[in-house]
Parts: sequence; structure tokens; C-alpha cells
Amino acid sequence: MAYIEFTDVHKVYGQGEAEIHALDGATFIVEKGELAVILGASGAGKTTALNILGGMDTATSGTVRVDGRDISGASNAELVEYRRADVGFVFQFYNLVPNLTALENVELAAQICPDSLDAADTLANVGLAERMNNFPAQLSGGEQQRVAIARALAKNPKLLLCDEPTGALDYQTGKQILQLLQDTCRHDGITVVIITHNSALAPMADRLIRFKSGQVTEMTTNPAPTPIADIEW
Ligand SMILES: Nc1ncnc2c1ncn2[C@@H]1O[C@H](COP(=O)(O)OP(=O)(O)OP(=O)(O)O)[C@@H](O)[C@H]1O
Repeated sequence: MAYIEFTDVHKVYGQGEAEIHALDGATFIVEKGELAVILGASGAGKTTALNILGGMDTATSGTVRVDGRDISGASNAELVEYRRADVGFVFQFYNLVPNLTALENVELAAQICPDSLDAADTLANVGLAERMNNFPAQLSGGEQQRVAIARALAKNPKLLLCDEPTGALDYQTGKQILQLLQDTCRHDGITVVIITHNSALAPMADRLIRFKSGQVTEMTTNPAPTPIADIEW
């Protein structure tokens, strides 16, 4: 059994004439500890799939299993617990609380989790030991995204889901963030799923999943992923 099993998932928004099939029988797997990259054009269903995988949305039909647990059949209370304890989220826009320092932002997330890590240590691990007491507005975009990654990692999640994590960053800063995510996957053994529009990033992945019109059109594994530093686009 794979760590993530996303099987024949349909997601329909709206009704009748206005029905939108955001997912139309999407199927993929991800093994434990892999870094998976999800590629696809705008509207292909990537975010919908990630939201369902993270327990933020539910499938209309199909099965979603994570670590042997049936997320698609979970109750609301079970999904709350799953989102809290098992999943870290990183978004394009960092969604930090503006009137809390970097440290307080990370502590806030860590507080709600049973096995959380030390917030200051986690910030130091993402290279922000010197900036912990700064407010988000005093940090660059890349630093704010590091805080957001630390906030996700301090929960000590099994699964890190990233939706366009470099979408708002310049080229070099984006590369550093992707390096951090690749290192996190390698060193901490966390399963990482990254959504991107940028097909040049495909070689960084252990597993590449391509979405088109709500379906997975390609899934390949790469036994020798390229370090981010060696990828140019
Ligand atoms: N809550 C919603 N209500 C109605 N339609 C939705 C909703 N969420 C997504 N959709 C539609 O479902 C389809 C898939 O959207 P989704 O956001 O998953 O695509 P995506 O591949 O992530 O696109 P992008 O790269 O632009 O973020 C789109 O047509 C979108 O408009």
C-alpha cells in the first residue's frame, strides 16, 4: 500500500448547467518520504486535489487514503484532527498573522499540535535564527515564506502540502525556498507534495504527476532527482 493513494477522485462544484468537474477521475499515488511535483495548466484541478488531500475539502466520489487512513470517509471531527496533527500547509501567499512576530506565528501553530517541535529551533533550521523577533512586515517575501514553512514544520507533520510556494517570489529566492523544501524532504523524511506551473521543476521530483482537465495524464518516478541548484529556468 502506498503512503498516499488518491483513487478515481471526482469533485463536482455547482449543480445542473453550472456544474464544474474540477476532478474527473484523478488517480495517483505517492510513496512515503517522496517529493512529488504536481504540474498542470491553470484550472486542471491541482489545488482541488491538494485541498482534498489535506482534508480541507471533500471528494464527491472516489477514495483518498493517507498512511492507511481513509480521508474520504472521515468525519468532520476526524478531518480537524488530521489537519492539525498530520498535515503542514504552505501557500503562495504566506498568510502570517501580521501583529505577531515570526516566533509567535510559529508558536501559534505548534500550540495546537500534540507532537510539535520547538518553534525557535524550527525557525533556526530554516535560516531565521536572527529574525525571530521581527514582524512579517519587517521581513522579505522569501523570509516570510521561510516563516510559513517553519510554521508548517513545527507541527511535525507527516505530510507537507505546498500550493505554488514560490509563486510570489523572485527567481533566486524561489530557488532557495525549493531547496529548503527538497532538503526537508531528504533530511526529515517528510513526504512533500508541491504544486507548480513551472515544468522546468520536474527534474527535482522523485515523482512527477501531471494534471489535465481534472485527470492525471502522466505519473513518472525519477530515481536520481536533480538538486535545485542545478536547475535553471
Ligand atoms: N469552490 C469552487 N467552486 C466552483 N468551482 C471551483 C471551485 N474551486 C475550483 N473550481 C473550479 O474547478 C476547476 C479546477 O480548479 P483548481 O483550482 O483545482 O485548478 P488548478 O489546477 O489549481 O488551477 P490554478 O493553477 O489556476 O490554481 C476550475 O475550473 C475552477 O474554476
